[in-house]
Amino acid sequence: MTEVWGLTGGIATGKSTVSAWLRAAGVPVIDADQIARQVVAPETAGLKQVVTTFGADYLRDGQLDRKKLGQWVFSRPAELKRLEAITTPLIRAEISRQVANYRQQAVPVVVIDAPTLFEAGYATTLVDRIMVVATDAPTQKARLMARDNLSASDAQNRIDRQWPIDQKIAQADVVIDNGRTIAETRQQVVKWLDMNNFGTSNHLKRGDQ
Ligand SMILES: CC(C)(COP(=O)(O)OP(=O)(O)OC[C@H]1O[C@@H](n2cnc3c(N)ncnc32)[C@H](O)[C@@H]1O)[C@@H](O)C(=O)NCCC(=O)NCCS
Ligand SMILES: Nc1ncnc2c1ncn2[C@@H]1O[C@H](COP(=O)(O)OP(=O)(O)OP(=O)(O)O)[C@@H](O)[C@H]1O
Repeated sequence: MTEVWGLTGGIATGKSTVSAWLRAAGVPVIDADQIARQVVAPETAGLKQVVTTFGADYLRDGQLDRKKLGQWVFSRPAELKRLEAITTPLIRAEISRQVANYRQQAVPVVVIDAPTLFEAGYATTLVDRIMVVATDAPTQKARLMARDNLSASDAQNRIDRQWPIDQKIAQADVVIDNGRTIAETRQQVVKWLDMNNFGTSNHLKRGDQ
């Protein structure tokens, strides 16, 4: 029996930070952001649909100009919906395919790291349990602005495209508070691994990455 965990949170609350530790502990992680890139890679049907819908202006050397498309859709909810109508079914199909593979191998646990686990509806159909990585709102915004070099209003636009974190916390089986230091967050992840007998947490306890 494979237990499927969804790992989510808000943009820049620390999902990738946590999922890197899970991988290091030997837990398989399916990365929805990476799949979202694969489904619109050069010469895919996904990219063709995006270009048909948004125009060839969003292509650069045969690749999707993600920065430009992000600038367009994250400040326009209806445009983001048009993009998701193309990408969400493709992402869901690939996540499902990968989960089925892990089930076939009878791995005890697999984690789906997906920022839009709730918004895209994956939470209700694809996962057994949910982990939410959360921070307070000012910390989230500051980290997002610093990491992606965004203005306050661009950062807020991206935050506003997702469910409020409290709504996600209310539906979580486990909440990881990533509002303080990296070490404090890592301790919570180690505790979760140990409690569930998932993976090997010894190197995380020692503090190596
Ligand atoms: C608009 C796009 C091209 C911008 O690409 P870019 O490389 O700049 O950002 P990236 O994909 O790395 O996403 C960064 C973060 O934005 C947030 N985000 C991305 N897509 C969405 C979305 N549909 N709704 C809300 N937040 C989103 C997530 O927190 C994500 O981690 C890209 O985000 C995209 O194709 N989004 C639609 C696909 C999708 O829903 N992806 C989410 C994975 S499930
Ligand atoms: N506890 C922490 N203290 C300080 N900085 C942190 C902490 N946790 C994460 N960060 C930094 O905050 C930023 C956001 O973290 P991360 O990229 O893991 O978020 P994410 O939830 O995966 O984002 P996205 O939704 O865009 O995929 C990164 O620059 C990361 O290095």
